[in-house]
Amino acid sequence: MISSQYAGKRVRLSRILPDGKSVIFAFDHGVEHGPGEISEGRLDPRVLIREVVEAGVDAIMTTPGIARMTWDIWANRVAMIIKVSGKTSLRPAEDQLLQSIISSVVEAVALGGDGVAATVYWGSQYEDKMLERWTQIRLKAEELGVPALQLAYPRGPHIKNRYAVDIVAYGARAAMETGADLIKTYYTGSTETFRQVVKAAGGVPVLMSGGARTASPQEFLRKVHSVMEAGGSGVVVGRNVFQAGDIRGMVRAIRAVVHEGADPEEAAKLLDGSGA
Ligand SMILES: O=P(O)(O)OC[C@H]1O[C@](O)(COP(=O)(O)O)[C@@H](O)[C@@H]1O
Repeated sequence: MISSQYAGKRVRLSRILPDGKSVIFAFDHGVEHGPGEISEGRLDPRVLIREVVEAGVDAIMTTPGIARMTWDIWANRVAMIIKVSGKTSLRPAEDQLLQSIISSVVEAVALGGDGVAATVYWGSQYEDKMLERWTQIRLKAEELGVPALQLAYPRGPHIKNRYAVDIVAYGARAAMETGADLIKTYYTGSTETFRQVVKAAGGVPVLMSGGARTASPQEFLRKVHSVMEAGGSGVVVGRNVFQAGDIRGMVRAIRAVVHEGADPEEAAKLLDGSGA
Protein backbone atom coordinates (compact mmCIF):
# COMPACT_ATOMS: atom_id res chain seq x y z
CA MET A 1 0.00 0.00 0.00
CA ILE A 2 1.37 3.44 -0.91
CA SER A 3 2.08 5.91 1.89
CA SER A 4 0.03 9.02 2.56
CA GLN A 5 3.17 11.05 1.96
CA TYR A 6 3.58 9.55 -1.51
CA ALA A 7 -0.08 10.15 -2.35
CA GLY A 8 0.07 13.70 -0.98
CA LYS A 9 3.11 14.51 -3.04
CA ARG A 10 1.44 13.20 -6.20
CA VAL A 11 -1.69 15.26 -5.46
CA ARG A 12 0.37 18.43 -5.10
CA LEU A 13 2.58 17.70 -8.13
CA SER A 14 -0.55 17.19 -10.25
CA ARG A 15 -1.63 20.72 -9.32
CA ILE A 16 1.78 22.20 -10.22
CA LEU A 17 2.18 20.27 -13.50
CA PRO A 18 -1.41 19.67 -14.67
CA ASP A 19 -0.36 17.92 -17.89
CA GLY A 20 3.17 17.10 -16.82
CA LYS A 21 4.22 20.61 -17.83
CA SER A 22 4.05 23.96 -16.10
CA VAL A 23 4.24 27.73 -16.46
CA ILE A 24 5.34 28.91 -13.03
CA PHE A 25 5.49 32.62 -12.21
CA ALA A 26 8.55 33.37 -10.07
CA PHE A 27 8.21 36.40 -7.84
CA ASP A 28 10.82 36.54 -5.09
CA HIS A 29 12.73 39.34 -6.76
CA GLY A 30 11.93 41.89 -4.09
CA VAL A 31 14.31 39.97 -1.85
CA GLU A 32 16.80 38.69 -4.42
CA HIS A 33 17.23 41.85 -6.47
CA GLY A 34 15.31 44.62 -4.69
CA PRO A 35 12.11 46.59 -5.50
CA GLY A 36 13.99 48.58 -8.15
CA GLU A 37 13.48 45.68 -10.54
CA ILE A 38 9.71 46.02 -10.30
CA SER A 39 8.01 48.92 -12.06
CA GLU A 40 6.04 51.20 -9.77
CA GLY A 41 2.62 50.19 -11.06
CA ARG A 42 3.42 46.55 -10.32
CA LEU A 43 4.84 46.92 -6.83
CA ASP A 44 1.47 46.10 -5.25
CA PRO A 45 1.64 42.30 -5.03
CA ARG A 46 -2.15 42.05 -5.30
CA VAL A 47 -2.12 43.85 -8.66
CA LEU A 48 0.58 41.67 -10.18
CA ILE A 49 -0.57 38.33 -8.74
CA ARG A 50 -4.12 39.02 -9.98
CA GLU A 51 -2.79 39.74 -13.48
CA VAL A 52 -0.76 36.52 -13.78
CA VAL A 53 -3.48 34.36 -12.20
CA GLU A 54 -6.10 35.73 -14.59
CA ALA A 55 -3.66 35.32 -17.49
CA GLY A 56 -3.38 31.62 -16.70
CA VAL A 57 -0.11 30.67 -15.02
CA ASP A 58 -0.22 27.13 -13.62
CA ALA A 59 1.64 27.99 -10.42
CA ILE A 60 3.35 30.78 -8.53
CA MET A 61 6.66 30.53 -6.69
CA THR A 62 6.88 33.38 -4.21
CA THR A 63 7.88 34.43 -0.71
CA PRO A 64 5.73 33.80 2.38
CA GLY A 65 4.95 37.51 2.70
CA ILE A 66 3.48 37.76 -0.80
CA ALA A 67 1.66 34.42 -0.59
CA ARG A 68 -0.01 35.55 2.65
CA MET A 69 -0.99 38.94 1.18
CA THR A 70 -2.59 37.46 -1.93
CA TRP A 71 -4.11 34.15 -0.71
CA ASP A 72 -7.65 35.05 -1.83
CA ILE A 73 -6.44 35.72 -5.37
CA TRP A 74 -4.55 32.45 -5.99
CA ALA A 75 -6.58 30.10 -3.74
CA ASN A 76 -8.17 27.25 -5.74
CA ARG A 77 -6.95 28.83 -9.01
CA VAL A 78 -3.21 28.22 -9.26
CA ALA A 79 -0.72 26.05 -7.36
CA MET A 80 1.43 27.84 -4.80
CA ILE A 81 5.10 27.08 -4.19
CA ILE A 82 6.67 28.85 -1.22
CA LYS A 83 10.29 29.98 -1.65
CA VAL A 84 11.84 29.06 1.71
CA SER A 85 15.36 30.36 1.00
CA GLY A 86 16.52 33.81 0.01
CA LYS A 87 19.27 36.42 0.05
CA THR A 88 19.51 40.07 -0.82
CA SER A 89 21.96 41.69 -3.19
CA LEU A 90 22.77 44.11 -0.36
CA ARG A 91 25.20 41.54 1.02
CA PRO A 92 28.91 41.76 0.29
CA ALA A 93 29.44 40.06 -3.09
CA GLU A 94 31.18 36.98 -1.70
CA ASP A 95 28.32 36.42 0.76
CA GLN A 96 25.74 36.47 -2.02
CA LEU A 97 26.61 32.85 -2.76
CA LEU A 98 24.64 31.70 0.26
CA GLN A 99 20.87 31.70 0.80
CA SER A 100 19.27 32.01 4.22
CA ILE A 101 16.18 30.19 5.41
CA ILE A 102 13.16 32.54 5.23
CA SER A 103 10.30 30.08 5.72
CA SER A 104 9.61 26.39 6.35
CA VAL A 105 7.69 23.44 4.96
CA VAL A 106 5.28 23.74 7.90
CA GLU A 107 4.57 27.37 7.05
CA ALA A 108 4.15 26.46 3.37
CA VAL A 109 1.51 23.88 4.35
CA ALA A 110 -0.11 26.32 6.78
CA LEU A 111 -0.37 28.81 3.90
CA GLY A 112 -2.18 26.21 1.79
CA GLY A 113 0.88 25.73 -0.40
CA ASP A 114 1.48 22.87 -2.84
CA GLY A 115 5.27 22.96 -2.80
CA VAL A 116 8.45 24.48 -1.45
CA ALA A 117 11.46 25.83 -3.31
CA ALA A 118 15.02 26.45 -2.22
CA THR A 119 18.21 27.43 -3.98
CA VAL A 120 21.50 25.56 -4.04
CA TYR A 121 24.45 27.45 -5.53
CA TRP A 122 26.45 24.42 -6.69
CA GLY A 123 30.14 25.25 -6.57
CA SER A 124 29.75 28.08 -4.09
CA GLN A 125 32.15 28.27 -1.17
CA TYR A 126 28.96 27.82 0.91
CA GLU A 127 27.82 24.67 -0.93
CA ASP A 128 28.18 22.59 2.20
CA LYS A 129 25.93 24.89 4.25
CA MET A 130 23.41 25.25 1.42
CA LEU A 131 23.24 21.47 1.06
CA GLU A 132 22.59 21.07 4.80
CA ARG A 133 19.73 23.57 4.56
CA TRP A 134 18.37 21.95 1.38
CA THR A 135 18.45 18.52 3.01
CA GLN A 136 16.57 19.66 6.12
CA ILE A 137 13.91 21.26 3.95
CA ARG A 138 13.68 18.31 1.59
CA LEU A 139 13.38 15.71 4.39
CA LYS A 140 10.61 17.69 6.11
CA ALA A 141 8.86 18.10 2.78
CA GLU A 142 9.11 14.35 2.25
CA GLU A 143 7.53 13.78 5.68
CA LEU A 144 4.58 16.03 4.83
CA GLY A 145 4.02 14.89 1.25
CA VAL A 146 5.16 18.23 -0.21
CA PRO A 147 7.19 18.39 -3.46
CA ALA A 148 10.50 20.24 -3.23
CA LEU A 149 11.69 22.35 -6.17
CA GLN A 150 15.43 22.95 -6.23
CA LEU A 151 16.76 26.06 -7.93
CA ALA A 152 19.96 24.33 -9.05
CA TYR A 153 22.18 27.31 -9.76
CA PRO A 154 25.85 26.50 -10.35
CA ARG A 155 27.65 29.63 -9.17
CA GLY A 156 31.00 30.03 -7.48
CA PRO A 157 34.61 31.16 -7.66
CA HIS A 158 35.70 28.18 -9.80
CA ILE A 159 32.74 28.34 -12.18
CA LYS A 160 33.75 30.35 -15.21
CA ASN A 161 30.54 29.89 -17.24
CA ARG A 162 27.45 29.01 -15.20
CA TYR A 163 25.48 28.39 -18.43
CA ALA A 164 27.90 25.81 -19.91
CA VAL A 165 26.18 22.49 -20.54
CA ASP A 166 28.59 20.41 -18.43
CA ILE A 167 28.11 22.78 -15.49
CA VAL A 168 24.32 23.04 -15.79
CA ALA A 169 24.04 19.27 -16.31
CA TYR A 170 26.16 18.70 -13.21
CA GLY A 171 23.88 20.94 -11.15
CA ALA A 172 20.76 19.19 -12.48
CA ARG A 173 22.22 15.75 -11.73
CA ALA A 174 23.25 16.83 -8.25
CA ALA A 175 19.75 18.23 -7.68
CA MET A 176 18.20 14.89 -8.68
CA GLU A 177 20.58 12.92 -6.49
CA THR A 178 19.93 15.20 -3.51
CA GLY A 179 16.21 14.47 -3.79
CA ALA A 180 14.67 17.31 -5.79
CA ASP A 181 11.15 16.57 -7.06
CA LEU A 182 11.41 19.43 -9.56
CA ILE A 183 14.53 21.15 -10.90
CA LYS A 184 14.81 24.71 -12.13
CA THR A 185 18.02 25.67 -13.87
CA TYR A 186 19.58 27.81 -16.55
CA TYR A 187 18.98 27.54 -20.28
CA THR A 188 22.16 26.29 -21.96
CA GLY A 189 21.67 28.06 -25.28
CA SER A 190 20.46 25.25 -27.52
CA THR A 191 18.01 22.38 -27.70
CA GLU A 192 20.80 19.81 -28.02
CA THR A 193 22.65 20.99 -24.94
CA PHE A 194 19.49 21.36 -22.86
CA ARG A 195 18.56 17.82 -23.87
CA GLN A 196 21.77 16.72 -22.12
CA VAL A 197 20.64 18.56 -18.98
CA VAL A 198 17.24 16.84 -19.09
CA LYS A 199 18.94 13.46 -19.49
CA ALA A 200 21.32 14.18 -16.59
CA ALA A 201 18.27 14.79 -14.35
CA GLY A 202 17.27 11.17 -14.85
CA GLY A 203 13.55 11.74 -15.26
CA VAL A 204 13.01 14.47 -12.64
CA PRO A 205 11.17 17.32 -14.39
CA VAL A 206 13.52 20.14 -15.44
CA LEU A 207 12.16 23.67 -15.88
CA MET A 208 14.03 26.60 -17.34
CA SER A 209 14.78 29.60 -15.14
CA GLY A 210 13.66 32.65 -17.04
CA GLY A 211 16.66 34.93 -16.54
CA ALA A 212 17.02 38.61 -17.26
CA ARG A 213 14.48 40.15 -19.65
CA THR A 214 15.38 39.32 -23.26
CA ALA A 215 15.69 41.96 -25.99
CA SER A 216 12.28 40.94 -27.35
CA PRO A 217 9.41 38.71 -26.20
CA GLN A 218 9.97 36.60 -29.31
CA GLU A 219 13.51 35.83 -28.18
CA PHE A 220 12.20 34.55 -24.86
CA LEU A 221 9.52 32.46 -26.57
CA ARG A 222 12.20 30.88 -28.74
CA LYS A 223 14.11 29.86 -25.61
CA VAL A 224 10.97 28.34 -24.12
CA HIS A 225 10.28 26.43 -27.34
CA SER A 226 13.84 25.10 -27.39
CA VAL A 227 13.50 23.88 -23.79
CA MET A 228 10.28 22.05 -24.61
CA GLU A 229 11.86 20.49 -27.71
CA ALA A 230 14.67 19.28 -25.46
CA GLY A 231 12.23 17.46 -23.18
CA GLY A 232 11.96 20.19 -20.56
CA SER A 233 8.80 20.42 -18.44
CA GLY A 234 8.26 24.16 -18.65
CA VAL A 235 9.53 27.41 -17.24
CA VAL A 236 9.83 29.26 -13.96
CA VAL A 237 9.78 32.85 -15.12
CA GLY A 238 9.78 36.22 -13.37
CA ARG A 239 11.32 39.18 -15.12
CA ASN A 240 10.27 38.20 -18.64
CA VAL A 241 6.69 38.38 -17.41
CA PHE A 242 6.53 41.14 -14.80
CA GLN A 243 8.79 43.43 -16.87
CA ALA A 244 6.82 42.76 -20.06
CA GLY A 245 4.69 45.49 -21.61
CA ASP A 246 1.83 43.03 -22.06
CA ILE A 247 1.92 40.70 -19.04
CA ARG A 248 -1.28 38.84 -19.90
CA GLY A 249 -0.26 38.36 -23.53
CA MET A 250 3.18 37.12 -22.48
CA VAL A 251 1.71 34.53 -20.11
CA ARG A 252 -0.73 33.38 -22.81
CA ALA A 253 2.10 33.12 -25.34
CA ILE A 254 4.32 31.13 -22.94
CA ARG A 255 1.37 28.84 -22.17
CA ALA A 256 0.83 28.21 -25.88
CA VAL A 257 4.45 27.12 -26.31
CA VAL A 258 4.59 25.03 -23.13
CA HIS A 259 1.17 23.38 -23.18
CA GLU A 260 0.17 23.39 -26.85
CA GLY A 261 3.57 23.09 -28.51
CA ALA A 262 2.95 26.30 -30.45
CA ASP A 263 5.95 27.62 -32.32
CA PRO A 264 7.34 30.96 -31.02
CA GLU A 265 6.18 33.03 -34.00
CA GLU A 266 2.62 31.74 -33.71
CA ALA A 267 2.63 32.27 -29.95
CA ALA A 268 3.95 35.82 -30.35
CA LYS A 269 0.71 36.72 -32.15
CA LEU A 270 -0.97 36.50 -28.74
CA LEU A 271 0.94 39.62 -27.65
CA ASP A 272 -0.83 42.95 -27.99
CA GLY A 273 2.21 44.67 -29.40
CA SER A 274 2.94 46.71 -26.28
CA GLY A 275 5.59 44.15 -25.38
CA ALA A 276 8.34 46.22 -27.00
O1 LIG B 1 19.85 34.38 -11.29
P1 LIG B 1 19.65 35.57 -10.43
O2 LIG B 1 20.02 36.87 -11.06
O3 LIG B 1 20.19 35.37 -9.04
O4 LIG B 1 18.07 35.71 -10.28
C1 LIG B 1 17.40 34.94 -9.33
C2 LIG B 1 15.98 35.10 -9.75
O5 LIG B 1 15.77 34.25 -10.85
C3 LIG B 1 14.71 33.41 -10.54
O6 LIG B 1 15.26 32.20 -10.12
C4 LIG B 1 13.83 33.26 -11.76
O7 LIG B 1 13.35 34.52 -12.07
P2 LIG B 1 13.75 35.18 -13.46
O8 LIG B 1 12.86 34.51 -14.49
O9 LIG B 1 13.45 36.63 -13.30
O10 LIG B 1 15.22 34.89 -13.69
C5 LIG B 1 13.97 34.05 -9.38
O11 LIG B 1 13.29 33.12 -8.62
C6 LIG B 1 15.06 34.69 -8.64
O12 LIG B 1 14.63 35.81 -7.95
